[in-house]
Amino acid sequence: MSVAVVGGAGYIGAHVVDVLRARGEHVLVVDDLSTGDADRVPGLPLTRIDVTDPTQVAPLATAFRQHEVDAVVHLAARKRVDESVAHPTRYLRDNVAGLANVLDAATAADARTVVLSSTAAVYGTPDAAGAPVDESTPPRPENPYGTSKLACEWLLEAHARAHGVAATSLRYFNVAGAARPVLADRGTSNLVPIVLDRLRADRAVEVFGGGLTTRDGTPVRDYVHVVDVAEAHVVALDALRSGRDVPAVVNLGTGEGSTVLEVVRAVARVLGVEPRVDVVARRAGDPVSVVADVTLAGTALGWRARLRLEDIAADAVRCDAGLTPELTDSSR
Ligand SMILES: NC(=O)c1ccc[n+]([C@@H]2O[C@H](COP(=O)([O-])OP(=O)(O)OC[C@H]3O[C@@H](n4cnc5c(N)ncnc54)[C@H](O)[C@@H]3O)[C@@H](O)[C@H]2O)c1
Ligand SMILES: O=c1ccn([C@@H]2O[C@H](COP(=O)(O)OP(=O)(O)O[C@H]3O[C@H](CO)[C@@H](O)[C@H](O)[C@H]3O)[C@@H](O)[C@H]2O)c(=O)[nH]1
Repeated sequence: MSVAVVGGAGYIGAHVVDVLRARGEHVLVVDDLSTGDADRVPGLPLTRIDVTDPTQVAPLATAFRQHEVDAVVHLAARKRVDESVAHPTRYLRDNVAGLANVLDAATAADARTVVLSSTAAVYGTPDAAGAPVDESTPPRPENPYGTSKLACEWLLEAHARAHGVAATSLRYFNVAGAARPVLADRGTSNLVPIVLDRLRADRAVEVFGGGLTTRDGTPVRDYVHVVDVAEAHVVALDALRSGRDVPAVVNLGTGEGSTVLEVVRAVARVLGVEPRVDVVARRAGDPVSVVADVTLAGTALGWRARLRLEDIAADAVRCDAGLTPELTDSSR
């Protein structure tokens, strides 16, 4: 048996691969390396396929069969909120088609367990300002990225019912931090790497939106450590493979919200520099505040995040400096 990690050369996927490998699982990485990096998964079988291409379903099914894949973790997707606002068709088409093709290949290869990367972006801004959202909150995405992931969740639920597949969608909140330098988020879009980049270069961080109805006027998110998120996948796979009932959607967050200014200050503290910010216009498609209610992850999976914003900031800074964090290692 082995696990196919689709998008496994990406930031979160490579952390999932890392945790799976650490406990002796066989892993097949599937990735087109569009935003991923093969250096994150050295020595592992890597099938380089664009999963949005329907002609690649048969080769993907062949790879699944060759590696005796019984479970698939699907992370490959476009994930930029601002880009999705500018290019909605690209997001809806690619994110949904990518999942559909992977599910067809999994069916052809008789892989009957699926875990999907979903997102807090399916919620939009909840009505009760600042209150944590649980999975019963009606989804109301504010951008096409969130809409595409909601469509993916619904596709997976329908597929699971139709084919008797064990499946769940994990709604990650804002994932940050790293376990090792090579695995770090090198993207240019997410807040924590941007803050690191700006403060190290002695430049101000642009804060998208001031004067909002939050405690310091800047947007609130639930920042969750990537190592905690990766471990949740293993817990979910175990539960699904052993036939336990797993909810169709589960939030992965810490239950605590942080403003953009608090993130900037946390990173500045670790770097030992003064936080510098420029408050600019709100970004299109950005919810004001989203924080996870994490009760279900605890009751259904026995999972909870152990690390907090301070750990995320410390680990991001250490990995950026080429050092392996001790905190995440010792907390395992
Ligand atoms: N980073 C976050 O805070 C966050 C939060 C919620 C959900 N997510 C979701 O988690 C998943 C992983 O995000 P990430 O931050 O690791 O991003 P990432 O860009 O680092 O990883 C995505 C990986 O998928 C690969 N990929 C993309 N399109 C592909 C395609 N068509 N065919 C094959 N491979 C393809 C990329 O090369 C990359 O390796 C995404 O689905 C994203 O929507 C991320
Ligand atoms: O230079 C920057 C970058 C971001 N932000 C703000 O920081 C917060 C976090 O932004 P970002 O890191 O881009 O994350 P989100 O837009 O919240 O989206 C992320 O988090 C979602 C889950 O909540 C994932 O699904 C997405 O893939 C991922 O990009 C938001 O309020 C942004 O407005 C700034 O103020 N300045």
